[in-house]
Amino acid sequence: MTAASRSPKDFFRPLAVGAPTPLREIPARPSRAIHFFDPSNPKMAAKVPDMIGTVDVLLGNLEDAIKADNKVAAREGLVEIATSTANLGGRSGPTQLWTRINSLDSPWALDDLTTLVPAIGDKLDVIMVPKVQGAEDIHYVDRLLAQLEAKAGLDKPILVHAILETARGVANVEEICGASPRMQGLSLGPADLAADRRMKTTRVGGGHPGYLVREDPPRLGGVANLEASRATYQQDLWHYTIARMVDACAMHGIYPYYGPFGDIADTTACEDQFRNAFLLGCVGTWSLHPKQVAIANRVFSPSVEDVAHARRVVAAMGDGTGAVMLDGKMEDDASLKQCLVMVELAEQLAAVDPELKKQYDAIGADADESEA
Ligand SMILES: CC(C)(COP(=O)(O)OP(=O)(O)OC[C@H]1O[C@@H](n2cnc3c(N)ncnc32)[C@H](O)[C@@H]1OP(=O)(O)O)[C@@H](O)C(=O)NCCC(=O)NCCSC(=O)C[C@](C)(O)C(=O)O
Ligand SMILES: [Mg+2]
Repeated sequence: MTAASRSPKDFFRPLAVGAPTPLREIPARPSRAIHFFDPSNPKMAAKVPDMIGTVDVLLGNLEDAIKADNKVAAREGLVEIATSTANLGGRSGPTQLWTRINSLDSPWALDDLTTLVPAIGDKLDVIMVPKVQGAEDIHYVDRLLAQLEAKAGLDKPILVHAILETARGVANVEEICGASPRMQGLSLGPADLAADRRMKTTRVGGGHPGYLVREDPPRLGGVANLEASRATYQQDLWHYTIARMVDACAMHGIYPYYGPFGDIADTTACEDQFRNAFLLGCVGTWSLHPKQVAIANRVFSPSVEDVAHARRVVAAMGDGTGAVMLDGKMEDDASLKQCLVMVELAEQLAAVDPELKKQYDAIGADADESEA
């Protein structure tokens, strides 16, 4: 089942009379860090207003990590924060507002949607749906959101983001991405996914020292010396899943994200894991603690060096066809496209991040000076 489960002519029709028309393209809004907070936790909630403008997305979490007794308080807390905080969400402003609702089989998901859409549907940019198994989960949310949007008189559709955290979800990743024009992106849910797959890691994201490859033994006179010490290289447990997500998202014009890194204290390994995801094609990640925001913002913004190089290639390639030599390397139509990915991302980020804009603009000034 894919987008073709609705005929192409019907795919972009609203699913309820009076619901807003679905978007044809999902806007590429900066979302380097999706920062999770518990709206029922007064200390965390108090930090939200000061984070606006410093983080691309604030996400009021209603699902796992919120105690069962606090589910209603979290939902109500999110409504309160969204209505009382200026410049948060609503398709404009520096910081988007997302939520993660409870899973569709839980006692809370229906009330999450029927409460949030009428109350703050105009502020909510994206609803993250956990434990998505297949297109049927997205179809359910899609129709219900259309009905609620129509009833609330909303003029813009709320987008949907799925977390891949079951083996079935991973197996169905393409149909999930193509299940609705609301689909904005995917995140990895490494903890639930590890449990569902019966993987043997108990960490929330990140690597594992046991998952490695070992160098071949040295050979003496053709005989392997199995006593010699040999280097080992830790491998990335999540490479396969992230790579599948990146392809499925790119194919459907939506955006892949890493997910949570639970070892808050290990900022170095966190940065490495985020960077792997960035290099593979992800546009952002989650932040669980304020100190992970800066890591995500740094990693998911192209470096000044990369942007400078990309701009030089674009300039050297003229009309974009043919091949040229730059610093001893061949550049052509295809490497130009890689560079345009970098340049376009830099422009999008510079539009929301004044500090980054200064750094990227300084490259232009340097290049002008060296040409003068
Ligand atoms: C890890 C915890 C318990 C450490 O919380 P702490 O209070 O012990 O940490 P701290 O270092 O002492 O905190 C310093 C200050 O920052 C505040 N603070 C701390 N965190 C935040 C935050 N996120 N946003 C805003 N403020 C925050 C905290 O309240 C404190 O405020 P204070 O200075 O006034 O005392 C805490 O950071 C936390 O609860 N973070 C969010 C956890 C979360 O959302 N988990 C769910 C997502 S991961 C997941 O679900 C898996 C997945 C995808 O489903 C799957 O793989 O299957
Ligand atoms: Mg989970």
